[in-house]
Amino acid sequence: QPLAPQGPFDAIVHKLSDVIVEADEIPPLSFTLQTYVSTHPSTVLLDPLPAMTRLLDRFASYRIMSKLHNSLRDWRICSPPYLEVHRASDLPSIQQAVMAQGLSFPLICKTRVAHGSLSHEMSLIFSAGSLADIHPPCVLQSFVNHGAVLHKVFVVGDKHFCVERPSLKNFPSRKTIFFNSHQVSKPESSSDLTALDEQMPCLPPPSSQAVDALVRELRVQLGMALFGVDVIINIHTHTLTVIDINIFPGYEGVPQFFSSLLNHIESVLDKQTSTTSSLKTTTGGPPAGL
Ligand SMILES: Nc1ncnc2c1ncn2[C@@H]1O[C@H](COP(=O)(O)OP(=O)(O)OP(=O)(O)O)[C@@H](O)[C@H]1O
Ligand SMILES: O=P(O)(O)O[C@H]1[C@H](O)[C@@H](O)[C@H](OP(=O)(O)O)[C@@H](OP(=O)(O)O)[C@H]1O
Ligand SMILES: [Mg+2]
Repeated sequence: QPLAPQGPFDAIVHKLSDVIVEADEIPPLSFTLQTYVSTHPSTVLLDPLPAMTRLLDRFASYRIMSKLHNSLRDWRICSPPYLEVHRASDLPSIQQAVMAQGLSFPLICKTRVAHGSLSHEMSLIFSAGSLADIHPPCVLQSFVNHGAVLHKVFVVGDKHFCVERPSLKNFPSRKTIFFNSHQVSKPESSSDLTALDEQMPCLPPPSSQAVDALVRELRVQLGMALFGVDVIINIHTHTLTVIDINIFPGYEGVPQFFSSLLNHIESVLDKQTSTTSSLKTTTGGPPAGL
């Protein structure tokens, strides 16, 4: 349905990531929405499409992650080293690129496309010979041993919430493991890939000040306020390690989600109203249309 007759809208909250990735309608829904917002500048789109679209590409989001250790130096926050593999090429060149980048095995291979049903198929690669198992375009990211605990940080406006989830355990070297990430890190996930068989030392959760700093930095870097960050703690160094960023995630396990979303929408609309009224005072009103 065309949007204009359904309006006017003060704000539109969307989860268009899957629709964009799997778009088959013409014109794409994202185009229809962007056109509506361009012709109705007082409507706020949460989150803005260009910022959100950037995160559909792991090449782009992992570049942002890799700069965090610089901007957040005081907090000892980092992300694992990784390699972008743009296209299929012969095994020796991929092996050489892995070595040149200083990556250590095991490596997690993730699709370049970060969202949508096909983006969660991953593999854990244990040796240079097994690099033949990858399907570019993809990223190869060093596996960090973290005691099989994932900390999902869910951001809603100026609030954020941390939820613990199961996560991949450490494996001795073996043949490539192919898995779907939703098998391992959903609240209900129960998998051999996450069940710890030896007694692991219990790691402290990430420091709340470090997580505050991380979220503050990412809000600015991403230009978004509805996103998730997946964090693990390196069992050897205790470094807070960012492994993934997600667009408008499920917020499962965050009971305050809807009230926080409402507060965020209200605060965005209040800002919008005060910007419009200060524009009217300084310019004597909006410019006349043709
Ligand atoms: N570098 C890493 N080191 C150790 N474990 C990792 C690493 N990267 C990913 N994992 C494990 O693999 C799982 C899936 O990774 P990732 O979050 O990138 O996938 P995803 O498909 O984007 O999942 P989601 O939709 O929940 O974000 C993580 O929850 C974690 O258990
Ligand atoms: O299916 P895609 O478009 O890739 O998006 C997923 C995100 O990547 C995940 O982060 C969400 O899971 P979490 O809410 O567990 O982070 C996941 O949440 P959901 O399973 O609750 O919908 C999705 O939002
Ligand atoms: Mg993700």
